[in-house]
Amino acid sequence: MTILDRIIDQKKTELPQLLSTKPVFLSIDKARPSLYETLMSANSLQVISEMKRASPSKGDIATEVEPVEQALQYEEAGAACISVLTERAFFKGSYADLNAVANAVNIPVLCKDFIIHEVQIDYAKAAGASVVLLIVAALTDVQLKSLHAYATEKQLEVLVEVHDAEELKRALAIGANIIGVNNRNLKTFDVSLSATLEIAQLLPPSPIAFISESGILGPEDAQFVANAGAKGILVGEALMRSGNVKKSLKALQIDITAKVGENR
Ligand SMILES: O=C(O)c1ccccc1NCC(=O)[C@H](O)[C@H](O)COP(=O)(O)O
Repeated sequence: MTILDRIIDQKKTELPQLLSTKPVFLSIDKARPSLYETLMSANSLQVISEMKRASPSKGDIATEVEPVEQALQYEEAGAACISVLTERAFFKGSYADLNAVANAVNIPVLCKDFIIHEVQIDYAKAAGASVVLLIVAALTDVQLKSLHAYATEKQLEVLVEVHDAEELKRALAIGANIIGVNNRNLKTFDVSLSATLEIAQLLPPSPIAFISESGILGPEDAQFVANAGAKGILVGEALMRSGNVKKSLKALQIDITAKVGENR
């Protein structure tokens, strides 16, 4: 059994509880910018900065970090979006973290979880997310299509995550407009930025906001994926462990104007 299988099994055990309780959060209603528009109009590599306490591959990363303080630093440093891990059993996150961050910042907020059911989208929306993640590897085609449609109906943007060419085909088939390639293989934990290169070469010439996720540790990695065509990056661990969050984040916002007009 892979780690992704284990996480999905855990999610299934949590569904009855979510389905039996109405999501109640004190959410401040905000008109946030569109992540898609931000990515498509940017002259610099856009950073989706993640609140990530722990992970299956690394164990505890930064359990003491206060989510709102971290998110405010991300926003002040010019992050395009804040990703908040809400998965509890493996990442030590929560919807409460998401809700607190969403109330504190004005930029897009991504609910980073392993979504397999509409009720999780209801919780994400109620807690204040403006973007949700759908992981192709965790879903059948039928689930992917219906969850994408459900989130879109709820006025949420959707980041559709792929890892290989086959998954990219499935993401394109449902009309995904924000596609992220996860450089981490969620079945083996292997991380390679060449996944971004491989997927970038397969993107059709349509206006897709293409981002690179995981394993981006500093400006050299950011430059590598920008050269491959990424408009944005999703960064967790490197920012969570940084002694100077703002400086580390700003160093990733590299100029991409030379690439504007290519398949980006
Ligand atoms: O991070 C993990 O160990 C992990 C394991 C299994 C499934 C998902 C996992 N991570 C989720 C993510 O996609 C990352 O948190 C995100 O892309 C940021 O990655 P990083 O910058 O490498 O922390």
